[in-house]
Amino acid sequence: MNGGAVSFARLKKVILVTMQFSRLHYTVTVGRGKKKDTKRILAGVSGRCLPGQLLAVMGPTGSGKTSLINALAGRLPRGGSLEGSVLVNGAPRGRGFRAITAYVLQDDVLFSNLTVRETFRFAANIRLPTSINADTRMQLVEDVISELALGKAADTFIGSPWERGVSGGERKRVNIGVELLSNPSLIFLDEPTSGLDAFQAQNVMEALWTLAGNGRTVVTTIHQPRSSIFQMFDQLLLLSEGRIMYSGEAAKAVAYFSAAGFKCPEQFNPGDFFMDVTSMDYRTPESEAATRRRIGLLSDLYERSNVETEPAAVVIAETSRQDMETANKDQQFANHLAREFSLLFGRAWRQASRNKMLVIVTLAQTLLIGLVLAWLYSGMSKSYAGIQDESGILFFVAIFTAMGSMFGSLTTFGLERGIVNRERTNKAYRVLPYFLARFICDVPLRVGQGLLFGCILYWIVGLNPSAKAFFMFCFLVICEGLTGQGLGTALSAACKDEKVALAVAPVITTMLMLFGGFYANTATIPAVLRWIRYISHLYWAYMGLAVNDFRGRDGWACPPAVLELTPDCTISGDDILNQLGFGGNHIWEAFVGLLGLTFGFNALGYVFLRLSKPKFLPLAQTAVPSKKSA
Ligand SMILES: Nc1ncnc2c1ncn2[C@@H]1O[C@H](COP(=O)(O)OP(=O)(O)OP(=O)(O)O)[C@@H](O)[C@H]1O
Repeated sequence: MNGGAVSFARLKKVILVTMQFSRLHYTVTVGRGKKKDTKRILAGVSGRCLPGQLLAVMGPTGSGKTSLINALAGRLPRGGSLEGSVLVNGAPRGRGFRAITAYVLQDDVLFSNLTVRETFRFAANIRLPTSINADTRMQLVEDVISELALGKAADTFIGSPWERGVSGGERKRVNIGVELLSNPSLIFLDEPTSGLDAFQAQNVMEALWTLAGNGRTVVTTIHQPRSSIFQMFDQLLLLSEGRIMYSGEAAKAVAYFSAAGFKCPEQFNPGDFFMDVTSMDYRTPESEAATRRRIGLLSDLYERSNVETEPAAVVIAETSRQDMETANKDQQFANHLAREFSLLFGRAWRQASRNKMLVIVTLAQTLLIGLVLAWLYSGMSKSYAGIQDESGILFFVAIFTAMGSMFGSLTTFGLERGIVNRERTNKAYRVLPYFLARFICDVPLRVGQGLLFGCILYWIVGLNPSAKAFFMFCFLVICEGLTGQGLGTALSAACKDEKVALAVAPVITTMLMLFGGFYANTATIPAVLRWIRYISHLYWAYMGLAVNDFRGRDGWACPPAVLELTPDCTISGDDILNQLGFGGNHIWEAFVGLLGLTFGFNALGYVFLRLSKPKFLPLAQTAVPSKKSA
């Protein structure tokens, strides 16, 4: 790895960030009813991270590392209480904090159908301001690829649990690279080396160390670093049971423990030693009590010895304060709306058009259902029973289209939600361009589905034999597909859990089906409930399909009993429409209804998505203790 090769120097200089945190207390409520209890996760944690330095947060599993890094990044989930003080360049975190921060989770989600290079290019384009020219951005992408040793995988798809893509380690490095491409001043990483082999772990940490060397502030949790990695740490914060065991210069940690009576053997990895000393041993009641005493002792010792991390002890350059104030006032998004749309559309199109499985499944099910219907109804006659068959098939077409499009949208949107929420939290783009891009990308699939369905079914079954009626049929199916897609998106955006959305969807469709005009004639529905049909796309689609099919046609046989008396008796298409309750309707009404609902459902989805922006636990900022009081 060629340390320092990333051409960030070409970009705007980073802000020198000093982060001081003091007496952070984080508690959550656990259990229910009488078993409800308060769990303390962070117990008065203090420390600091300085520009150009790498702070490692270490500790045994469950010691509170992730909670601490989330608290510092302002990303603790709601439902708990966080108190203490967090200062960035001497002031509480402001509006610009997220824009200058990168936050890399252990398992971030990525778009599966994009290659590594495409993923990086999107990140560079959406996060960097337009003042940085395209060549510089692309050079930056190539630098990040080489710096994170991703050259071999650069053109490999990210992949998903169903489609093999990059390896777990490569994926982790892609996550880091995506965040680096925003040219952050402050970087938080949660276990960036977990799941990597020793060589790759070393590479990743070297890259972070280099970034810190370039003036950035890097905070990372790490489980058990090897010696060569431990030596890269400037600052070390050692946690156990949410309490500080040590906080200060990493190079002084061994001497500190030694003075406390815990001597690290020669040639022993300090990282391993600290884990041994600070881990709880739950194997027997005796070992648990002994380790608890030791942790209590180390915690008390730290409390008594520490004054260094109190905020008053850190001097912050005036320029850094001003830079942060400017960042807090800066505009929040790197690109204007039109460019956001174009970038998001490019990504959505790649993701959708390469999702062969979705395209194949959608078209295959359309083909299958179309063929089965064509086979079943190919002998449809103009007998009295044929009226039932013909209106039945039209309603079935409406149901199938509504269901297929809604469930398709539910699943794809559910998968993207995590990525979109993360990107929105990072202030990468606004919701509207994302929403529009996604909607437009779905249109070709709906058009393809509508045309395929029409071509297979229409002529074999023998619906209204005019070319105009055929195209109207396809167009109605396409419009209904778009409405169903909108409903699926709205449901998915409204329900945080995909499983809840999948459970609610059939109930809503069944309700809308009941008011679709086939099972219950519009005229027989109680007046107070009749309005519901107007929000049923099945109603509009069925009405449109029926008017398109029956209007102006003639020659259906009357009921057998009537035929016995008057053998020439026939029923006209308009009589059938009257019977169905659509006598006074026109096709244009169906189009207006469907397009209105498409807009309405999508507008609802947009609002739900905007409202579902992840909300984090606020910090109850306590007064910063002065040096005297410490
Ligand atoms: N919201 C929560 N509700 C209940 N318990 C929680 C919550 N968040 C964290 N905890 C608990 O707090 C403790 C610290 O969790 P945290 O994830 O911060 O530890 P960690 O040191 O990062 O662990 P690991 O190394 O295993 O990732 C754990 O026991 C965890 O189960």
